[in-house]
Amino acid sequence: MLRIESLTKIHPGGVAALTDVSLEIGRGMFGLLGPNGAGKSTLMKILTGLLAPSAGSVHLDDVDIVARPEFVREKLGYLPQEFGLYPHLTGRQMLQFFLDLKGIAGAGVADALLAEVNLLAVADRKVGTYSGGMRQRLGLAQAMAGEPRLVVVDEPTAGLDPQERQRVYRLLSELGKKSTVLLSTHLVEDVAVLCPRFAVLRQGRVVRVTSPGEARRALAGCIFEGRMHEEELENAGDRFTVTQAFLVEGAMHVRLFTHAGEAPEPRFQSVPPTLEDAFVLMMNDTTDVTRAA
Ligand SMILES: Nc1ncnc2c1ncn2[C@@H]1O[C@H](COP(=O)(O)OP(=O)(O)OP(=O)(O)O)[C@@H](O)[C@H]1O
Repeated sequence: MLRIESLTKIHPGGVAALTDVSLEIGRGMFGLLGPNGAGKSTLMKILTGLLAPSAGSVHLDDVDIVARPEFVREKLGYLPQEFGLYPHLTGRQMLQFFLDLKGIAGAGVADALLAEVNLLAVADRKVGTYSGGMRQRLGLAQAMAGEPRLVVVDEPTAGLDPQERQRVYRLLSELGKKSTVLLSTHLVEDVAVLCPRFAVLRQGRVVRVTSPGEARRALAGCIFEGRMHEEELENAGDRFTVTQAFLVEGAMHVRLFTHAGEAPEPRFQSVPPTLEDAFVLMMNDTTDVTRAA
């Protein structure tokens, strides 16, 4: 169990990146969803011992990991947002370098990991020639090394094409069967695909801890979709909240949430809520900030 209690981080200069964050995370995949600047990377850096909190505590299996960062380092796999590689090393040499840093010995370890992330065939190619997805999979290979108890992955699918994103999803979901995996992302899709539970962070605070199913069910009957002119949208006042606006054959359509659960106009149709609808509403609703888990 990973237990985060009343964690606060004030950066030099007075930016409150995290305020009173509390979370309890068991085995499996847990999502941290929030827009840029919400405080996700700050939280990840504290969990990995790279940054000290201003207040609060973090326990992994009842060990205080802020006081004993060496404990978590032994049990930790980390894929940071900016994952540096030496372009002139081959994939195998690069991975071996990470294994050496972690003190993981054994003849076949690197190749077994390369096979797991499907990079064995390109293990002798220089990593400078790898695609973004291949680099991310190499990053995951080093994060998985040594069967870590806790794996922290920061924006692992950013910039990947759909096929590579699916590959990374499959690897992460396998990893979640063995370890606690904390996945930080600003992409609702990552959470919808992978995370049975997730926390939404906004401006350094936990807005909600929920599951994709729960978040969608809470909006049942309240989401409508239809065509709308831009002037109508501008004059709508607070009758509804738009969760998405998009063009269909050049005409603007919107998805919207109505508090009363009634279509704003007969031409609007009730549609099943998506996690994207729920996320947009959580980001809009200032009252939710008080509903920290
Ligand atoms: N070293 C630092 N010094 C001062 N302020 C910082 C520092 N690191 C982060 N911040 C600020 O803290 C807040 C949270 O940043 P953080 O990087 O944790 O957010 P994030 O959710 O990970 O966003 P992103 O996805 O853009 O990295 C932001 O306002 C950011 O500008």
